Amino acid sequence: MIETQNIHVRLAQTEAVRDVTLRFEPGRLYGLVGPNGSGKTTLLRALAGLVAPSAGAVRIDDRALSSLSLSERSARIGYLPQARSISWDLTVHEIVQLGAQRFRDAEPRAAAALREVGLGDVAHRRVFSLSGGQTARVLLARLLATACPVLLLDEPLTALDPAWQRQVLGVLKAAAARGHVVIASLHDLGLAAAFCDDLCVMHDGSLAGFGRPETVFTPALLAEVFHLTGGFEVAGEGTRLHLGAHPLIP
Ligand SMILES: Nc1ncnc2c1ncn2[C@@H]1O[C@H](COP(=O)(O)OP(=O)(O)OP(=O)(O)O)[C@@H](O)[C@H]1O
Repeated sequence: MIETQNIHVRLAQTEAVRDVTLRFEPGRLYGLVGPNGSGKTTLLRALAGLVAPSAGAVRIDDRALSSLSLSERSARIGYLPQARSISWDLTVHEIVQLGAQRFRDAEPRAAAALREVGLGDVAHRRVFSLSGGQTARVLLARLLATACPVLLLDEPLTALDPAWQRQVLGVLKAAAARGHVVIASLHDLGLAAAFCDDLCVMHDGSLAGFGRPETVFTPALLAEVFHLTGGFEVAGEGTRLHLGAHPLIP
């Protein structure tokens, strides 16, 4: 379990996160959504301990994150940053193995993570020879290989084709089902609604909604936060989010 208690994060002149209190449980996939600049990355960085809150606290399993050593933190929290950069032209397998280096069986763990993202057959290629989407999946595999209880992902669907966007959300859902806390920032509200157990909506640094997609994505919230019309409609056995441009979009 990881939680924020009334956290504020100030970056230069901007209060990027304002008074956010949230609790994330194991076994659930959380979608972090909100317009550009609403504070998603900053909130993820605060949860990862990469930026210190100016007020409030982040706690993991009832311990203050700030009281943990770097190695204690890195064994508990895995973080996929928004920038998909790799500095060394190692093999794909070597890159993913870096995620599992705290384990004796790093090699099979890396191989399993690569299979999960469909890259088993390029394991011995140099990573600089891969496409943008394949590179994004290598970094996702490195994150999965950490086996950290808390997995934080900043826009994990960037650079992925539509089929792989769904595939990766399935992989994240499977990680949650294995008992991880999984929190991913997402821009595709339809996919977020379809795959996530709960959504956390950021708006101008504040929390605008938290809970199940059907409860959170009301027409009023979609209009106010995203400048979109829409809501849930019955589709087959379940429901589906439909969206349109708001007539009042600025
Ligand atoms: N290093 C920084 N210094 C000053 N302000 C910053 C810094 N990083 C981000 N901000 C500001 O903090 C606010 C929140 O930014 P953040 O990156 O958390 O938003 P986001 O929701 O992740 O956006 P996006 O969807 O565009 O990635 C924005 O107003 C941004 O301009």
